[in-house]
Amino acid sequence: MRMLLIHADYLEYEVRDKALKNPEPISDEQKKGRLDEVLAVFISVEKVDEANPDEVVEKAIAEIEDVAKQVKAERIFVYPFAHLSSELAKPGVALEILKKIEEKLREKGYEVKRAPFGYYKAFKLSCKGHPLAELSRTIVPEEGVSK
Ligand SMILES: Nc1ncnc2c1ncn2[C@@H]1O[C@H](CO)[C@@H](NC(=O)[C@@H](N)CO)[C@H]1O
Repeated sequence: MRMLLIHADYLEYEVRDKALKNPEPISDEQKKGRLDEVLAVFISVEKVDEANPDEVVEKAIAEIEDVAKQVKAERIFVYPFAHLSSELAKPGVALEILKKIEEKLREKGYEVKRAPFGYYKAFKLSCKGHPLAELSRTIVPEEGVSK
């Protein structure tokens, strides 16, 4: 899994077209979204993650929470983003992993939104620009580490 974490004044998106034949079904309300004072987490789920999705979810939560505490962010935007890797996981696996990340962050008390999966989306992002405002993380399950 590849993550780009941006501490932002706001992130807002608007769904445009389908990017998959069968994108995630969404309500009219989910066609637009915005969070202010947010840690935006752009995530590419990778093929190697398919070996142990639960482990990857746990590691992703730990990394995201570590950054959220450092930048004192209480809101997190989980954003499916297929552009951080050339070894993408299958959409079905990727969506399940992203949903679990969203659920577990909410269980930890964060205000969480997740952008819709399988769509082209317009978005606006206002990066805060401080030294910890732009970070990246790479996560692999143990089985995925080359021997
Ligand atoms: N392995 C994966 N990890 C994360 N997201 C993934 C994915 N496989 C499919 N998607 C979703 O389907 C859209 C088309 O690839 C993706 N759309 C996007 O990445 C938008 N920024 C438009 O390009 C994304 O919603």
